[in-house]
Amino acid sequence: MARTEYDSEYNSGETGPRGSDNPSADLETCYVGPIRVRRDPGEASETTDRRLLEWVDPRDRDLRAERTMRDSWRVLRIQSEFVAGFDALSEVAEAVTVFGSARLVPGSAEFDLAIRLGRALGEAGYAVITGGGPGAMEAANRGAWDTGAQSIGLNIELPFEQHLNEWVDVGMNFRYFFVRKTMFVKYAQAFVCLPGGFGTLDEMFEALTLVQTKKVVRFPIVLVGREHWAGLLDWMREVLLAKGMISSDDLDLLHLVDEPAEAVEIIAAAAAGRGGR
Ligand SMILES: C/C(=C\CNc1ncnc2c1ncn2[C@@H]1O[C@H](COP(=O)(O)O)[C@@H](O)[C@H]1O)CO
Repeated sequence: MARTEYDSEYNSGETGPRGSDNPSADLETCYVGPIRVRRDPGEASETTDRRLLEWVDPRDRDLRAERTMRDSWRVLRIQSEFVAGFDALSEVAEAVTVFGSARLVPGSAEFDLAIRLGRALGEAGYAVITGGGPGAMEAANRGAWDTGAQSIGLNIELPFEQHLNEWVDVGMNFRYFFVRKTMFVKYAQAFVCLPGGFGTLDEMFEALTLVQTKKVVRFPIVLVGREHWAGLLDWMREVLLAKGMISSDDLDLLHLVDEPAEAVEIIAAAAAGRGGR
């Protein structure tokens, strides 16, 4: 049975669930939205997003009735997550959202690149927003933290152990993917993508389509790490552009650089072009 922080308030002073002196001994920590949960490793891998998106057979009248009731309540929970996010971030001034692999290892060249990016953005006066997790997120938050810039982590409930990295000074744990994604966009003036996998690609393409469809003002999307990204851009040119599925203007929405300083230069120039800083 998972134990939440609320449980431990009631159980204070007792030994751990399995009689251990250290109640956390064999438990892992994760977040269910804002609630910290300690549970047995491998237990309960169902997230709020998964429950929301679960298919229910509408021919089963009982299940359908239950889903309708649950979904109605869910709307209030989603609403409250938007409210909490807007409240937490309402004082963020100029900020850049950084995406990148959760799996970068401290000490690797790409982890160092992410630290340098966080520093360069912080030194230029930008708050840095990340997914608040490990790897590139931790590194970029750490770089920003080093400079005294605001270091923001927007974490997400996942089916395994999950916590905000220690370099975040404003942090939030979201239940809903799409609410968190709104925050990544709403509070940033630019996106920077470090090398990454599916999660990073998803975030990069979402940013790209929002700019392409003019859902957000044309702000720069900078891909850092030519070696990582060049193949994807070649494919876009050789396949998507050649087939007429994108236009050459669309390709101009992406900037490819190697150095954090180049990313900052592009972001600052775009802001100057919009009449801001
Ligand atoms: C897989 C691992 C940790 C997962 N923890 C994450 N915490 C917060 N945000 C995450 C996490 N994993 C992915 N993201 C988001 O996607 C992007 C990275 O995805 P990728 O597939 O690793 O490229 C990142 O920008 C986050 O917003 C390690 O144990």
